[in-house]
Amino acid sequence: MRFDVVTLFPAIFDGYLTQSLLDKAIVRGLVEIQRHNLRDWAEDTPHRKVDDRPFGGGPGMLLQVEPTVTCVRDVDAMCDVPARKILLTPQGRRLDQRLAEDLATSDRIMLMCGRYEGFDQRVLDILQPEEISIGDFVLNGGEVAAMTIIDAVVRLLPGVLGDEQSSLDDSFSRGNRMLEFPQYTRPREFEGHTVPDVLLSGDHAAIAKWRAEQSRVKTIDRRRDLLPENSKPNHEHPNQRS
Ligand SMILES: COc1ccc(Cn2ccc3ccc(-c4cc(N)[nH]n4)cc32)cc1
Repeated sequence: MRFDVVTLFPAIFDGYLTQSLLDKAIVRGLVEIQRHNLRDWAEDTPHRKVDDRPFGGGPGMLLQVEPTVTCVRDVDAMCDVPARKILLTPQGRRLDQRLAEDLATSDRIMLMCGRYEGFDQRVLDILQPEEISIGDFVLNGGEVAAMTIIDAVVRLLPGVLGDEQSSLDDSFSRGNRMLEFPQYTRPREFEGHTVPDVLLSGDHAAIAKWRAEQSRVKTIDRRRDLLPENSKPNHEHPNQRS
């Protein structure tokens, strides 16, 4: 899979791209991530301006339609595979595991990271990107949301996680809507806190039973909405592909 990230701050991704899981996936050719600085598409002005004040007044600045549309079209044309265009915004369809799994089926994804107050509306009207939010809180730009999407998607790609780390049993993965049971590792005791005896018993049936019960209790306590009897369809955002 290839990600193309359009951003005013490509350097934000430097540390992220060298973290082990992603770095290994890149080195192994399982994923490719290309960054594109929107400012490289500014009209030829000394300050490489790509933003301007909103018509009709109001706070802040908007990213202008001309450099953005030109940039996205040029980036899209950089490789034969057309990119699934995604615009990060507080107003988009909420990212969840189901959407991450759908995104992981794409061969190429372009992540459009805005800043300031976002993009001129004509960027959305012309390019028709899918709009995705990572939650009901306000970030200062799309880059953190883009990294969140990359993180959630790359771990789902075949071969990225070893078998022992499979994402198949994750909470939320592939319809699994239960929270994770408590996990323990060495030492067996720390400051008087011990490991549940069942986990040391070697009785795999009893361990599985205990873990299932722990997941159920935790899910009822914290996320009753995840239980099958309470699940609601995740209504897609109007401009989302099905
Ligand atoms: C209309 O209200 C606002 C519009 C933009 C902004 C700042 N901003 C600029 C680009 C950008 C991209 C994504 C996000 C974002 C995504 C999520 N889930 N939270 N925040 C925020 C973004 C603040 C508020």
